Amino acid sequence: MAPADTPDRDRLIVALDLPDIRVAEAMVDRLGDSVGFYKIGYQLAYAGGLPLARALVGAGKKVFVDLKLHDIGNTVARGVESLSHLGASFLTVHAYPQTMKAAVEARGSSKVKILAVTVLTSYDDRDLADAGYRFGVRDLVEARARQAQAIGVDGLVCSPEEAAHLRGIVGPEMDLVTPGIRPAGAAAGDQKRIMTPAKAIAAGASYLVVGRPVLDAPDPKAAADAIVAEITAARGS
Ligand SMILES: O=C(O)c1cc(=O)[nH]c(=O)n1[C@@H]1O[C@H](COP(=O)(O)O)[C@@H](O)[C@H]1O
Repeated sequence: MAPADTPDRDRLIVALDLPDIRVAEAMVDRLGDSVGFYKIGYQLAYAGGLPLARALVGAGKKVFVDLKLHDIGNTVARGVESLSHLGASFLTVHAYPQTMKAAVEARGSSKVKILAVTVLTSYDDRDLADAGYRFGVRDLVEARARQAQAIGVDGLVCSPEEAAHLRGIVGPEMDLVTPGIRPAGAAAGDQKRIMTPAKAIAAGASYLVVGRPVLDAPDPKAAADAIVAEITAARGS
């Protein structure tokens, strides 16, 4: 679970899904003190974004490195070792038992928390059937959450739709990190399992991951402030 004294501002994680470091740095400048936690995922990491992770940490921001690792155990372990030097707070792997075990062992005593991605928020039951799974979203998320907890994973990435159910299963300790966040009226895009910031927090999410509703807003700083205000209202703080 996020420490109780986590500022509401740091419960919003803005996904820097942007094409290059220059554009990402401009967005970070624009968001200023409104955002304290950033996610670097495929788009920016593959465009040279990992040094930016280190720079953001140096500037006092928290960083989530979202590379959703999944490979043979040895390769995952070596990847986690390399990434653990960035100073990031979170690192994602897909929620497969071999992968999760390798990542948890390899993180050792570094401060990075391993998050297991349960079922992507762009998937529904039909997408899982198309991919060959016999479980629907709710059952697969639950099964993976139980495996992740047994393996010692620090937190779960899930949609806010599963947050309340998972809280009841994994208890208060694990971080529940929820993408699929859409303020009222925002376009869903490719997300299929979505909720508003306030509802996600009320459902038990520890952190909200938000990309396009902030990045594409006419005023990204105002959009981030509005989400943090919703978080504050929902937490009653
Ligand atoms: O691991 C993630 O962060 C993630 C998992 C998931 O199931 N769904 C999901 O959308 N994400 C990420 O969360 C962000 C959501 O972005 P927006 O849909 O633009 O708010 C993207 O960077 C996704 O890669």
